[in-house]
Amino acid sequence: MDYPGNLFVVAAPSGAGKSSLVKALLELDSHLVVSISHTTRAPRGQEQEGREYYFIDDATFREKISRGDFLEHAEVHGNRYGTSRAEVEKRIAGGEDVILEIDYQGALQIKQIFPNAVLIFILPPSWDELAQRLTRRGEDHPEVIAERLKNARIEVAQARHFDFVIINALFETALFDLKAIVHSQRLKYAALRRSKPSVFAALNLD
Ligand SMILES: Nc1nc2c(ncn2[C@@H]2O[C@H](COP(=O)(O)OP(=O)(O)O)[C@@H](O)[C@H]2O)c(=O)[nH]1
Ligand SMILES: Nc1ncnc2c1ncn2[C@@H]1O[C@H](COP(=O)(O)OP(=O)(O)O)[C@@H](O)[C@H]1O
Repeated sequence: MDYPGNLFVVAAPSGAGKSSLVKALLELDSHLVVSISHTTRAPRGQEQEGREYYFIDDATFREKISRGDFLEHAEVHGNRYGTSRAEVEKRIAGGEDVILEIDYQGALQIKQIFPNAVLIFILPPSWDELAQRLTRRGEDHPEVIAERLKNARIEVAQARHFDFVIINALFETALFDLKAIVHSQRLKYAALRRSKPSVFAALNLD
């Protein structure tokens, strides 16, 4: 009997360390795949088409919305981002665990569609450290950084709607916490799947 995979959603203010944590988690966990989003943002220096994002223009993005290609989409820091419906649905149906690295607006849309999705919010240890990380990353112009820091206040206020909050002070500790959340979700469903079929059906999980 095949069971659908788990869905994990990781959101954070820009610079909190979300991409670094997800990348490290993926290297340790061969059962997890990340969904590559589409965006209208311009690629950064090291970014590659189809690796970090699919980079598309605004007209293509609008076309994809009208075709229903996105599971969710949102405008973030003045650019548009969307999650591919086909990719996520196919992988989950195939039993793979999928991780989405998206903003809080997208995360809340996903929770409506997949109530069992696990929503994880990553917080920086302080505002000062967040600003330093964005500057040290050295990828964005100062005005882009300023906008991201301004938006961070709004984003952080949404953390209470998430299932888990991780403070990314020490990287290895935050990674450990992330792994523990993924592991516990797997244990939860593994236990249910081993239980009697009637129990499983009553829980509406099949
Ligand atoms: N709603 C939504 N947000 C996304 C998606 N892909 C990326 N984002 C979010 O858009 C925001 C900006 O991402 P990005 O431009 O890569 O900047 P970064 O967060 O500073 O690395 C982040 O909060 C991402 O999580 C998506 O498919 N949907
Ligand atoms: N725990 C940490 N301590 C110090 N620097 C970190 C930590 N986590 C991430 N960083 C650094 O902070 C910067 C922003 O991280 P990144 O993963 O790009 O953030 P996000 O994807 O949330 O925008 C990167 O230069 C990264 O190497």
